[in-house]
Amino acid sequence: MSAVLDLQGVTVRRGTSTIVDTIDWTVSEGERWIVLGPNGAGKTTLLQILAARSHPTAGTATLLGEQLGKTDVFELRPRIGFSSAALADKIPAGETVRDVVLTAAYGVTGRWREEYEELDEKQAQDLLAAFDVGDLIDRHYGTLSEGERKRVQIARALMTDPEVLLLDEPAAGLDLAGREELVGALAELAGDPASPVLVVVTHHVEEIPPGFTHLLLLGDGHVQASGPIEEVLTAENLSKAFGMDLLVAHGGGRWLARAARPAGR
Ligand SMILES: Nc1ncnc2c1ncn2[C@@H]1O[C@H](COP(=O)(O)OP(=O)(O)OP(=O)(O)O)[C@@H](O)[C@H]1O
Repeated sequence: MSAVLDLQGVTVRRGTSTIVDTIDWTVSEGERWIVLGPNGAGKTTLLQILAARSHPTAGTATLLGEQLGKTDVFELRPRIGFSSAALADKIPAGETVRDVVLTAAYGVTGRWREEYEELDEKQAQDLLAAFDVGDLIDRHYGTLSEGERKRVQIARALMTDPEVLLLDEPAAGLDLAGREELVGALAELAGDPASPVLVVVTHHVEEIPPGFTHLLLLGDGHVQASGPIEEVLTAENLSKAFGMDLLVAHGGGRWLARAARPAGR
């Protein structure tokens, strides 16, 4: 299988701190990856590189066959769907849901004077319907619930028909039902062979959708373990990454984790 994303010795330094340290990681066609790790592990920093939004301080990042630093990132970015809290914050509250999705075709947030094709309009409608928010198309983005916003953000990230879809903590801030609905939507996406390569960042094993195939466990800027989920997601690996004795359970395609010794016992 050919490499879609390939990092070799990728290191990111900010000031005197090394945030991401000599990461080697290859993502191949058809794979669905979870990046899991505690707060401050370097997950968002790593995703910024995969999204061609930031360059490594050292090492090489080759995205869709193009090496960062030797390619025009403005041509590369539309091939990579990306959704993160920082990007979502830039969406104007008064924008209609239709325009939130449509403007992705131009890589902008906030509609100005662009003319959109009928085909774009149809694509936006279909994507919103696929994420069960089709009936919200005329609403202002600012009036949506957090769960609805997350699904609109994913529809937006898919608008350019990307070859890779990167989602940074898509379930953050959702209630239990919202999380479960999102996990279901991502499971459907993962199960569709026509979907792009998927990379989803999370803190919680409960948010891993069925159908995801691989896991990169990040701790303190380092890869703690990486490979097929069933091999990597062990109590030993998770305990090491989170610095706490943890138990892991698996059933029905889902994962659970909890402290081996609850506090106070
Ligand atoms: N521009 C910067 N300058 C200095 N330190 C930074 C910078 N950006 C990130 N960091 C630090 O790098 C570390 C990793 O940050 P990052 O946001 O990548 O982690 P994360 O795993 O996504 O964390 P979280 O789960 O809390 O979102 C953190 O300690 C953060 O404070």
